[in-house]
Amino acid sequence: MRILKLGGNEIDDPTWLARLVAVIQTMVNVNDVPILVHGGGKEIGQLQVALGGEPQFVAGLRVTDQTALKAATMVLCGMVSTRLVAALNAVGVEALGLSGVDRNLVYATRLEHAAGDLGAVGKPARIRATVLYEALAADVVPVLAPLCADGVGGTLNVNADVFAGAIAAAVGADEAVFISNVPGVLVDGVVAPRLNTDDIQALIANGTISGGMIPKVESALSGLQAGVKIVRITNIDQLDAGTIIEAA
Ligand SMILES: Nc1ncnc2c1ncn2[C@@H]1O[C@H](COP(=O)(O)OP(=O)(O)O)[C@@H](O)[C@H]1O
Ligand SMILES: CC(=O)N[C@@H](CCC(=O)OP(=O)(O)O)C(=O)O
Repeated sequence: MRILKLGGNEIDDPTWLARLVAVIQTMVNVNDVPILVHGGGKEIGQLQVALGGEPQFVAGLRVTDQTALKAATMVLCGMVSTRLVAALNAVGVEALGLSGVDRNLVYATRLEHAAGDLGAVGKPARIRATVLYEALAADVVPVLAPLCADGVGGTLNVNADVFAGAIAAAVGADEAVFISNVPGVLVDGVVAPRLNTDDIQALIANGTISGGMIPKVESALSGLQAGVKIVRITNIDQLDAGTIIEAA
């Protein structure tokens, strides 16, 4: 089983989307039905600004006030999910858009961050993998938005990398591929072919890995610790290359 995490920087680019759809179609044709998890950070930021808010991040996580939560919900569960599902269905790949809220797929708790209060930011606490197995058994591609239920009727904004790592762990995925707008983790301007836990800690500490790359490498490591066999960070053009993350 394979999880593909789709970053939000290029998800509004028709050329990128066409490439993605071709990749998914090829997989489905050989009965290798992936689970897709998408972000949407760029478009959330744009909507947040249009609604009068101001995007703010701590270690790659969006500080989520009520305006940010509204923007995240509209972009993730509405615009991006619908765009992906429509593009896949149009080529005969049956896709089903779900967020963590649907069927209680992912219940999250509020994230307590060392840097302080991030607002309505969640971390996945319980995942109903059976909801995903049912879709896969019917050859339906789950298209997952990382908005989650808080268990008491509200919602929490979960970073899409964190969500993808948790889903990969919960379904016992063989492989998780983080598809971003960079060809891998860059160190001195060059893609690092392999990075382990110690490398990653050092690269975060010296600022080489920053911003949105932080939750990506941290989620990659937690996925590996939970049993995911291969984790890769790459872009849509070099799906078999990029940076392989190793636990040890
Ligand atoms: N060492 C690094 N190598 C590559 N990208 C990095 C690195 N450190 C920070 N980044 C930034 O992380 C971004 C990817 O994270 P993010 O914008 O959250 O993407 P996504 O939407 O794919 O999750 C890159 O576009 C780049 O600006
Ligand atoms: C808490 C948090 O950071 N949530 C993210 C969810 C979307 C996301 O992660 O999108 P990308 O994959 O494009 O970065 C956000 O609001 O931007």
